[in-house]
Amino acid sequence: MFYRLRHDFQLSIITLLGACAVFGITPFAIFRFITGNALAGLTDLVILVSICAAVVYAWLTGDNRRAGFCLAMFTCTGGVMVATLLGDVGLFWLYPAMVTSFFLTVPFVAVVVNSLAVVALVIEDVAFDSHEQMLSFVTTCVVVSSCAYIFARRNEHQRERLERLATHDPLTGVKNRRAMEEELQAAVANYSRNRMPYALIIFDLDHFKRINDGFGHARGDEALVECAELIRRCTRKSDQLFRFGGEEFVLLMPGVRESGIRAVAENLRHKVASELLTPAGPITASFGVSCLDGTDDAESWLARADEALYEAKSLGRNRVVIRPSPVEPGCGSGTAGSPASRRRIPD
Ligand SMILES: Nc1nc2c(ncn2[C@@H]2O[C@H](COP(=O)(O)OP(=O)(O)OP(=O)(O)O)[C@@H](O)[C@H]2O)c(=O)[nH]1
Repeated sequence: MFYRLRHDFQLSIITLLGACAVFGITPFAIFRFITGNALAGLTDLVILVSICAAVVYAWLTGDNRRAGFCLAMFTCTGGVMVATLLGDVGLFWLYPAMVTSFFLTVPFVAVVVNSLAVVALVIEDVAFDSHEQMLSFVTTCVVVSSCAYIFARRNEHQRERLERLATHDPLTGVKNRRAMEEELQAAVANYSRNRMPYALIIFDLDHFKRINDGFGHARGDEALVECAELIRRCTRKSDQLFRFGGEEFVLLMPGVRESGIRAVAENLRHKVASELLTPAGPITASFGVSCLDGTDDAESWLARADEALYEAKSLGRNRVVIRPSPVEPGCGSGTAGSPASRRRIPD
């Protein structure tokens, strides 16, 4: 429970709001019933139960988006109902409700929900003592919502930026090794649930050091960027390219069956050899391939592809080696080889 609260910001906000609702609204609900204002008490109770239901829904389903939207609706509707019943005393509740909307749902939706609440109160015109009070209320609501909107947008933008920095390679723009590890785990889980076939290709540019040594690191960088672009152009949208490190990339291909993987990998090898032009002339790449099988975890699957790449390098580079699964042979026609001690490749 604490793990989820620590790692899921929106769930923690939803839970916090639930706790605030229980401790903040319950005394008012009791007070209304005691003082004979049963309608206001009942309204508080309905708001309370709705908020608690949304919190429970978020915990059970993990669907924070829907729960957050419902909560924003409930709190703003509650604010309107309380203001309608209690007049200007109840109007104050709308301010925290409006600010909370921005924590619960996306900024645009929060603005819409808040605006609907304010418009509803203006149309009803029962909560205000005078038109001057109404105007003041509407103006302050617009100020509060605008500030919260700007803040929420900035927050959203920064979160996206941080997320991108954590998951993407800054040079080539493709996903990084960290993101790859997560995607491989997800693929293994998907395979065991739905038997969705997956192929993994690790490829490494051949003699890349020569470009750096002969033409400088900047030209080497350009070649890496061009390589990533070329591979992205030649693969499907559902395929995912990662930079594994240095001049080595990983391609995760969902839906590619054992029977088709050699043609796919050979096509990529051919594209690199014929279209990737570097200052040192055309450059080639070596490819190691493995298909996911029922006994694999992410590590063993990646290790098989890595062994295949090592073998491709050892056999002279610019080639595809497929490492069949030890339990489910048939992932292309692999070249047998001993497990590789990683990367001591003869020239
Ligand atoms: N320009 C550039 N070079 C990089 C980057 N990361 C790694 N390298 C270089 O990639 C080269 C890798 O060299 P090696 O591991 O010897 O591999 P190789 O020369 O490609 O030879 P083989 O892989 O055996 O075919 C080194 O010169 C690294 O400095 C990078 O981000 N930019």
